[in-house]
Amino acid sequence: MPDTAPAPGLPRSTDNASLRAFLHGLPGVDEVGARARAAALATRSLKTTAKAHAIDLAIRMVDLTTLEGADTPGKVRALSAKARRPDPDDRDVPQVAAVCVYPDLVPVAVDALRGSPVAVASVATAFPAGRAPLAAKLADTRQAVADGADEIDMVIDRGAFLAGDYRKVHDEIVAVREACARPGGEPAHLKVILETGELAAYDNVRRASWLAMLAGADFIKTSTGKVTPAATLPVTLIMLEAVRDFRAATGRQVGVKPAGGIRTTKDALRHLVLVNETTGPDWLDPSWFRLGASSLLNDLLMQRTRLATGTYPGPDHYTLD
Ligand SMILES: O=C[C@H](O)COP(=O)(O)O
Repeated sequence: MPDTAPAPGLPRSTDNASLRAFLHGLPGVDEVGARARAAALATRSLKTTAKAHAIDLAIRMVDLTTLEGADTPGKVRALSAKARRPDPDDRDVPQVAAVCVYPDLVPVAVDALRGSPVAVASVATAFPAGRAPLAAKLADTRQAVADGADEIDMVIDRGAFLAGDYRKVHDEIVAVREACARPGGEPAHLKVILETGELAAYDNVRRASWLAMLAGADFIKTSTGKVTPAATLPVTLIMLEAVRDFRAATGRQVGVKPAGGIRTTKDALRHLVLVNETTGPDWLDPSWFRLGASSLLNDLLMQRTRLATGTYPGPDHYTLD
């Protein structure tokens, strides 16, 4: 919790009873309405200039991700090269927001991205399950930050959340946030992964969003990419409503990162339409909205080329994501 006096309606204390009373006092999610709104977006389409603008914006919002046990330094270097210059034949294609890797590969990404504005993001806190003692999670985080990570993507303890131990989840986020400190510099940005596919109900997505923001999250992120369902439009909608309402209550703006399963330009653009209609344009910027994806970028590049030239590039034109 920030030191400032809580705005009316926010929990006065972070003991479990106060957090529970607050989180369970939030309005229930209209599940049918959320699904209907998401379905309605499927019928929307952007045309020409607006579409070209949206594709470039989506590219700038991508956290280009590889989170596999088989990741190698060579793969991270190749991904970083792609992040810096997504299309070697077209200098007008913007760079992505970040490259996202496991903590042990942070030094490789830092080295490969030196001198570029592309950030290095690292998952930490015993990603993806988060099942480790807090000391291990903090050591994981501190190491990634010491190695040069600009952003930390932590997972919440879903077991504690589902058991109603909100205090534990809250305090762990606060501790990880402290571990993001960099001597003499800005702290690494903290993205808090809710793993919405394990939260069982949309009401829990809303509660977990608020809990993470109350604990100091800079971003709230849907998923690890290791659990199905991952990023869905109804879940992103609920999280966007949460950051909008949180800013109205506290004055602090928090970003949103849907991640996992976003593979097509169509999906990406539907997310951007949702942002525009839910929070408004204040969030339509890579500082406030990201798309976590391992294999979306090529489709964005292909659709970009098609829009500009009328034809798709050949299947071998882009390196594999
Ligand atoms: O954080 C990002 C996700 O792990 C990426 O998931 P994806 O491989 O389904 O795109």
